[in-house]
Amino acid sequence: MVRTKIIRKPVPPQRGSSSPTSPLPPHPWQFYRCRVVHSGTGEVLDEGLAVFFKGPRSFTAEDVLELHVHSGRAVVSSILGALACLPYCRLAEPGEFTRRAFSAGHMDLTQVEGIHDLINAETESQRRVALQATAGQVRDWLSELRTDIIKCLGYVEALIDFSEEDIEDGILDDVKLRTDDISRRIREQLSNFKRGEIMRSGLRLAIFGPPNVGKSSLFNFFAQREAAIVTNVPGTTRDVLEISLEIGGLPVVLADTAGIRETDDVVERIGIERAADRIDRADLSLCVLSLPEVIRVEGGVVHIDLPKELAGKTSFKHNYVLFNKRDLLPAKVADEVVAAIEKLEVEGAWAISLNTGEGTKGFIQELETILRARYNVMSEDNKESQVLIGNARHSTHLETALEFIKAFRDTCDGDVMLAAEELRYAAQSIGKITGEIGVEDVLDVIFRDFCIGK
Ligand SMILES: Nc1nc2c(ncn2[C@@H]2O[C@H](COP(=O)(O)OP(=O)(O)OP(=O)(O)O)[C@@H](O)[C@H]2O)c(=O)[nH]1
Ligand SMILES: [K+]
Ligand SMILES: [Mg+2]
Repeated sequence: MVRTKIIRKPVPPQRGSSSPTSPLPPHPWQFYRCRVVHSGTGEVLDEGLAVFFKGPRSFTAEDVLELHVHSGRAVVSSILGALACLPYCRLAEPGEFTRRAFSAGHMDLTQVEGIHDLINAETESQRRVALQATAGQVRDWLSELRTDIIKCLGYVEALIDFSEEDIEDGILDDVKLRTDDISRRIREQLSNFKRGEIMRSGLRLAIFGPPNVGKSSLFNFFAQREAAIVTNVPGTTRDVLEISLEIGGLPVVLADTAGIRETDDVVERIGIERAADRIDRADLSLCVLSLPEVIRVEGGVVHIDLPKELAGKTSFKHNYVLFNKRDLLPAKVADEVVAAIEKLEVEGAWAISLNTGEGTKGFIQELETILRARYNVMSEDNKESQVLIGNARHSTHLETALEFIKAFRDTCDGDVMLAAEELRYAAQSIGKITGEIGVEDVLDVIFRDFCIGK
């Protein structure tokens, strides 16, 4: 079955004509079995059901007639053709029903976006987050947040308007506490959003390091197949290679990159630029180093030299460091090397050998534990219970609001008047999410990729 909703523009009153004799509108909110007849030729096009929604208790707040007809292409096109013959009847634009509902004040922007996200939801968690938005939970959360900011603004304005002696002590301290709480609530949602994004699209983990240290060997170890070419020639990997896998229940997009060094080889240089770009865009980076190249024994003590940067190409922005080729170490320094690694100020560092497999099991187990803790991987039951924000536009405005509140906190002990402005901007940023402010700028963008009939 296919539902066809009819948008009827208001018909201008015709002088002298009596009220129409048409049986419509029938009782609202009741299904009627009906025959769909071409108004010009009288031809029966289909049999179906009709239901009349009387405004304002309809989705768009206008009178709406819904026809439920058979979904065959010929049936639908003949009915649409017949409808097109009626004066003031036309096909709805993509998202037009939702847009009308929005204009009538039946929903705010977050609900509109919720409908869009619901239609496009591909995973269970996307569906859940979108459904909360359509139900107005995001709107309610934001409106409470905005009210709280405006309340703070009210107190600050009172400080400005009245002389010190008329105002109770500690008002500003109270406002500071309140704004801290507001910031905390926003940060919590932003981090939930980030976690949600990672659950949706995968954590981007980039392997990088100097040439020939075993990056591609590590990539293949994760992939459990010969996904990347491994040779003893430095500069083997050029393009960025990617595989999707799970680490500790977390979807991960793992990238292998070209070894970073100064080079005259044009192709290799392009590969290195790509590597640097990929490392910049990664959520986390894992630097691979070759143990024999980074250890230095001085007076019988083992030192490990971590590079500051790699060939001036990329800062050594590592989250984790994997010291490979442990098998090449003389047995007598192995224990001291492990001790030296433990002393490094790095979130995670391991000494392994991809050739012999030594240390790899512990490495994987610890990496899983670290990632699970970092991204707060929870059980299925409560995974999404706290997540409200599933939309990048919302998170952008929330980040802006957070910055304004921070600016308020940084300045409120000085010029209160200027600080108050920051709170006003923060409230406006929240208002932009729900569409109370600056709505015209975003409407076309939001409705652009809505489907027809919604
Ligand atoms: N002895 C030893 N050799 C290893 C180990 N891991 C990798 N290799 C060898 O090191 C060489 C380089 O390995 P790759 O995986 O190609 O290194 P890469 O870092 O991807 O190199 P590029 O792509 O050229 O930057 C190969 O000959 C590997 O077999 C290890 O743990 N021990
Ligand atoms: K190599
Ligand atoms: Mg490689």
